[in-house]
Parts: sequence; C-alpha cells; structure tokens
Amino acid sequence: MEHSLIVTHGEEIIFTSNEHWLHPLFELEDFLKEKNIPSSELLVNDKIAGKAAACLMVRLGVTRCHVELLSERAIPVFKAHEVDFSYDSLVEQIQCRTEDLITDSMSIDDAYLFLRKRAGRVQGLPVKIENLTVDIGRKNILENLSLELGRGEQLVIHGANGTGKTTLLRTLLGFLQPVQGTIRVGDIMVGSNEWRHNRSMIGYVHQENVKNTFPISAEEVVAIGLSERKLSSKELNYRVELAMRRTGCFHLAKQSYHRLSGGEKQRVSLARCLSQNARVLLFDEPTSFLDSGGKEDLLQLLSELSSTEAPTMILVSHETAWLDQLNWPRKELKGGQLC
Ligand SMILES: Nc1ncnc2c1ncn2[C@@H]1O[C@H](COP(=O)(O)OP(=O)(O)OP(=O)(O)O)[C@@H](O)[C@H]1O
Repeated sequence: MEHSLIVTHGEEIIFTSNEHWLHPLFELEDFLKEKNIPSSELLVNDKIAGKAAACLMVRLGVTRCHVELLSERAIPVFKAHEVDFSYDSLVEQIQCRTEDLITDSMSIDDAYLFLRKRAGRVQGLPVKIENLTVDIGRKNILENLSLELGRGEQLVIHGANGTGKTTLLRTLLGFLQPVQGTIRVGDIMVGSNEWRHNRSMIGYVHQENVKNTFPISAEEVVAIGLSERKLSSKELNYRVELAMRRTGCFHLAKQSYHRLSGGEKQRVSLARCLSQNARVLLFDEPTSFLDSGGKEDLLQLLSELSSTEAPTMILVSHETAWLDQLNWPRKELKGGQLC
C-alpha cells in the first residue's frame, strides 16, 4: 500500500501513515512526543498538502518537507516560517473545505487548535448548566444560574469573596445538591448513576485549607487520579512521572504531601488531574499560594493545555491582575448569577 505520509530521519524511515486528510500529521505529532524526537531533524514526505497541512507542519516544528501535490495556498505559510519545501506538482487549491476555513488572520496556534477541534482531537467535554439554584443552610448562594461551554472552551469566573464561586465548582463536582436545575457534562447528568462511574472525567485543583496528617507521598496523591484504571505498575509510574514533570513537581515525588507548601500542593493537585486525563478541569483560586515564578509557570501550562489536549477549563479567582494575562473569556459571579 502506498503511504500518505513518510518521515525520514537521516537515511532511516521512522514513521509512515496510510490515513487520510490531516490525521497522518496528528499521528506524527503523537509519535514524536512519545519518542521525544526533535522534528527539526526530519524530512516529511506528504502526498497532498494545503494550507492547513502547512500550518500543522509549522506547529510541529518541521523544517524540511517534500509534497507530491502542493496547494499554492501553503506556500506563504512555509515561506513565512522558513520551511525548506519542494513539490512535484502545484495546484491553485486542493479540494478540501478545511483549506478555506484557515483564514490569513489566524495565528499558527489558533489554526492548530481549530484543526485539532475539527479532527475531533479535543479532550474537553461540553458543560451545560441550566437554571441552577443552590442554597447553603438557609442562605441562597446561586440563583437560577445558567452557563454553556463548548468542548475545549475556557472560562474565568471572577467575583468578590463569598459570592459563591467555590459553591459553583463544588456543585459541578456533585459535592453539593442543587435545590433546582441541572448540570450536564457531555451526555452525563451530574448526580446520575452514570456520572458516579465517570467521576474522574472532572478534575479539581483547589485551595487546600484542611490540615490533614494522613501519611501520603506526593506521588501517591498523583496516582489517585489513576486508581480507577487497571494499569501495570510500569505504566502507572510512567504516567505519574510525566504528569509531575509537566507541572514541575517531580522532585517532590517522595515527600510527604502534607508537609508541602500551598504552591507545591497545587502543582501536585494539577498533576493528579493531568494524570487522570480529566476532560473538564476546575481551578479554584489556583494562584493563591503561588509566588510570581509559580504564576508564570501556571500561565504557561494553562496556555499549553488549551492548545494541546484542550480540556474544557473553568477557573475561578478574584485576582484581577493575573486574570488579565490569562486571555480567556470572563464572567462575573454576582447576586447568584453569571453576568
Ligand atoms: N459549609 C458552609 N456552611 C455555611 N456557609 C457556607 C459554607 N460554605 C460556604 N458558605 C457560605 O456560602 C457563601 C459562598 O461561599 P463560597 O466559598 O462559594 O464563595 P467564594 O466566592 O468562593 O468566596 P472566596 O472568594 O472567598 O473563596 C459564603 O457566604 C460562605 O460563607
């Protein structure tokens, strides 16, 4: 069978794919990540490439490619990013609707995220909250609140202390029972039996106020995120290490979780959510214990997450200066409602 994509490293063929459309390039991305191979040393031979494929190759860091049938629309993308390209035949455009949808105003990162969504490679699930009312004791905290987020979308919720931000997240997690209203994550209703079996789809990075002395190491906390899966100990250790390295806390793996600082605990907590491949991530005041370096790291990780796995993310905070840097859509929680 003829391959649609052949990738060589020096003389050696290291990757082939027979898939169609942009899937071979996404498969290549996974392959390179897994093997930790730098894309700049590769020669990518593609059968057909248009503007979308060119954007993806640039995002993957490809510097040399040969395309059998190349769309003229790919050329400015290659030239702007100094990709050394050649081709057998050139056509004005290829018959692929995706090529029309990548506009000139899109950055490579925007195009990449758009293409991931189009290829169904977004981890996030939609979240739909309808007419939610939550009381704590006799006090009404949330009043007829509705919210809809698409797959892989992000939202920042800000608001003064005590307005109910944590209450909203805890209700999303099913910890609090609403007086009225429904919450759906994907097709699953929070509180239903199906939800009980799929709780790990939601990850919660929260403020840790409780002093607990239960002896548990940081890596064991991360492994909790994987406890529902039947993994070999090798696979489990690999996933725990990967997640802890991503959030910069692998050096704390063997330390007692309860002796960690607030910022360190937050990194461990985020690693737990990453290891469980949570499809919706909820962050409650994630910067509260972080110093400026920690905040920078978190910003970088959030922007990386939103353009790679793209879980659906909701972050609540009252720290407005930091929120400005996080260029996500925002809503304010006020009087029990989002506005
Ligand atoms: N267990 C509880 N018992 C009684 N009242 C509670 C309880 N939990 C929360 N509340 C009250 O519910 C209201 C909303 O609290 P919540 O923690 O959701 O606010 P928040 O917006 O997250 O505040 P902050 O910004 O300070 O974290 C507050 O008035 C709080 O005192």
